Amino acid sequence: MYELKIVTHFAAAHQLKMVAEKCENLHGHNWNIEVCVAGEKLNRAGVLMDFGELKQCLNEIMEKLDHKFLNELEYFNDDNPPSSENIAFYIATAMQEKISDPLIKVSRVTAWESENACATYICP
Ligand SMILES: Nc1nc2c(c(=O)[nH]1)N=C([C@H](O)[C@H](O)COP(=O)(O)OP(=O)(O)OP(=O)(O)O)CN2
Ligand SMILES: [Zn+2]
Repeated sequence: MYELKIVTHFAAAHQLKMVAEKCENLHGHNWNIEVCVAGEKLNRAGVLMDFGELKQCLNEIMEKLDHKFLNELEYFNDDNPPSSENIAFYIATAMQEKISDPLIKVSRVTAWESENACATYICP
């Protein structure tokens, strides 16, 4: 099995209820994002998938999140708030939809909301 990882970042604002009280206040983070994809078979170029193609998919998703107030995006709501966990899940799902090769699966997405705290969604 091969696994590739690409990293990127975005800046956005959010509010979270029912976590720490301070998180209810509007505030922002510079999220660092790691996306891993996995597969068994290399193509004729000797790669699982071109990093450039992967980065293009991730950049398109970042455009939807970067410099946004995440609570106002259609995807997030009170039952699905923009926590790092839900952000990681959103990116994992959106990435998988963009990858056309059915043999390449998103394996995990990690969303670092600060240098000492992250949430990872591990795809089943
Ligand atoms: N499991 C999660 N817990 C928390 C999340 C989250 O997404 N998943 N998010 C937050 C808030 O976003 C909050 O802004 C960050 O809180 P916290 O890390 O406690 O605060 P600081 O960034 O100020 O970090 P310090 O290490 O305390 O300086 C909270 N929890
Ligand atoms: Zn926060």
